[in-house]
Amino acid sequence: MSLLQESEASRYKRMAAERAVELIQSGTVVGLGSGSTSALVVHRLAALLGEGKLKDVVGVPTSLETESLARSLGVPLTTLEEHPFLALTIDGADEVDPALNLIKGGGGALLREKIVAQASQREIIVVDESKLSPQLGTRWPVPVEVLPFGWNSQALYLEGLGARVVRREAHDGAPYRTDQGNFILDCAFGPIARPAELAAKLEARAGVVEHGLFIGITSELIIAGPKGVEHRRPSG
Ligand SMILES: O=C(CO)[C@H](O)[C@H](O)COP(=O)(O)O
Repeated sequence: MSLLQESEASRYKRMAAERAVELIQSGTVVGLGSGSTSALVVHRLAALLGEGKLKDVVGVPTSLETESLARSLGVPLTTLEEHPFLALTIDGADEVDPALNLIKGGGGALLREKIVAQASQREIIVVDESKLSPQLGTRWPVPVEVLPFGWNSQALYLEGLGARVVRREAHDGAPYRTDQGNFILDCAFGPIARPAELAAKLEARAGVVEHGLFIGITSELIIAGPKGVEHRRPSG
């Protein structure tokens, strides 16, 4: 990807993020996603709170990184324990299929992201158009969060399901650890014909804590690209 393309992708992410923040109302508790697009959401929310255009908005962060960003920008935070039901969450995604099913977890925050999404009445996903895909798994592996205990048994199980499995590494070459202290196994299945069936197989395995297939969770998708911003809902 050239520098020019990179800056275009960032611009589209910003456009999608800004449109999504328009859906936030004063006096609400909002789930704050993780990743670079969600960071733009947090920046925009902080700006609107600072300008007094939004008031009394409190966020539930989906990762320690988002928590730290929100704190640094002065966005008030709460917890899911205190607010177990959220009207709205805004989050990014790595891959989006035509039914608005997702692969998430590129940033490793899939477990908290899914917990917060399932506690939200509306899960708004914000992406640049490069995330659209004809079939999940075409462009991105499925991140699977596993307990470190016996992790290699889970890797073999996942290979048995047809995946090429890579344990994610941190910058220093040590195993990457999630906010819960678990490992991530990035599982390249190739195009996934029946993602719900695969999700069920992943959920059936002890030691698998969570996976990055978000099936039937998206309420609304906001996509930005060269033609502008589009707002989609799942059909049917
Ligand atoms: O699922 C995620 C983190 O776990 C992110 O939402 C996903 O990786 C998209 O990230 P970005 O907005 O940086 O492209």
